[in-house]
Amino acid sequence: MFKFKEICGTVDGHTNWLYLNLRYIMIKDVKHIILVLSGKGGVGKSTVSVQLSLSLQYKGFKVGLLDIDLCGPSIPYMLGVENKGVYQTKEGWVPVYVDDDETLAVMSIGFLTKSKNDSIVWRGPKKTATINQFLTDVDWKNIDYLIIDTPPGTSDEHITIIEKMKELNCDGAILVTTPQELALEDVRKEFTLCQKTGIRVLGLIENMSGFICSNCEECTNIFSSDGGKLFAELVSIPFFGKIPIDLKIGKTCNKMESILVTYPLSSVAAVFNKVIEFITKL
Ligand SMILES: Nc1ncnc2c1ncn2[C@@H]1O[C@H](COP(=O)(O)OP(=O)(O)OP(=O)(O)O)[C@@H](O)[C@H]1O
Ligand code: SF4
Repeated sequence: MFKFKEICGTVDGHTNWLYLNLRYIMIKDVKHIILVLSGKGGVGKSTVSVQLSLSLQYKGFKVGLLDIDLCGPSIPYMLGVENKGVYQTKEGWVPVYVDDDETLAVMSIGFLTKSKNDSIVWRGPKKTATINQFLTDVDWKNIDYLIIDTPPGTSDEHITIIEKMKELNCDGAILVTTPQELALEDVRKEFTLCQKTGIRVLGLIENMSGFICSNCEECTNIFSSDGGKLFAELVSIPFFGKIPIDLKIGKTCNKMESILVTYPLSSVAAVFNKVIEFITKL
C-alpha cells in the first residue's frame, strides 16, 4: 500500500534493541525534545505544535517537527506540504524541509502513505515499532528543538512514546486543553500519566477559549472559560495563556508563518512568546 515496508525491513514488531540503541545516538544529538500532549482529540495539539515550531524557527532556532499521530496525521496538510515525500540515505530518513534554508524539518506518516485518504489500521505493536523508527531513523541533523505532536489519549503507543522520552531526556510536555470540563477531565489523565512516568509538565495552554469575531475582534466566550487556567493553578504548573478560536490561526499555519510575524501584538502571539521564553531557559 505504501513505502513503509522499506523502513520496516530492519526493525519490525520484534524490536532489534541493539540496532535501536545505536540509532538513538542520532536523536540524542537533538538538543531539546518537547512533547505536545492533550487528553482529548481536536483540541488544537497540532495547531500548537505547528505554531510553536514556526515561532521557534522565526526566533532563529533549527527545528524538527515530528508528527506521531499515525491514524490522523494532520501536520503535512496544516503546513501545506502534504504532496512532498521523504527519502532515505545511508544517514537515515531525510525529513521534509518547509523552507530553502532547511531550518524547519517535518516528519509524519502522512509523507509515507500514497494518498491522504489512505487509512492506517494497525494493532498496537506495529504502531509502537513505527514510532520507535521515527525516533531512531530520521536524520534531523543538528536541530535545536524537536517538537513532537502526539495522538490524543493514553493508549498503548502513547505510553510507549512517553517512556521513550524518558530515556531520551526529553525536556518535558506542554499540555493543550479546551476550557470545557470534558476536555479537562482528559488532560487531568494526561497530567497523571506524565507524573507516573516522570515526564516534566512544562505548562498548559488553554485553546479555543472564546471566539474572536473576524469583523470586530470582539472575543465571545461561547463555552466556559478559564478551565485550563484553574487546572494549571490547582496542580501548580505554569499557565502559558488562552488562545481564542480565531480564523487567522489556521491561515497563518497554512502560509507557514509564525503568529509572531503575522500578528505580533495579538493575545495568541503573547502565548507563544511566553512558551518560548520558558523553554529557552531550560
Ligand atoms: N485557536 C484556534 N482557532 C481556530 N481554529 C483552530 C484553533 N485551534 C485549532 N483550530 C482548528 O481546529 C481543528 C483541530 O485542531 P488540531 O488539528 O490542531 O487539533 P488536534 O488536537 O491536533 O486534533 P487531533 O486530535 O485530531 O490530532 C483544525 O482544523 C485547526 O485548524
Ligand atoms: S460586533 Fe458582534 S455581530 Fe458584529 S461582527 Fe462583531 S461579533 Fe459579529
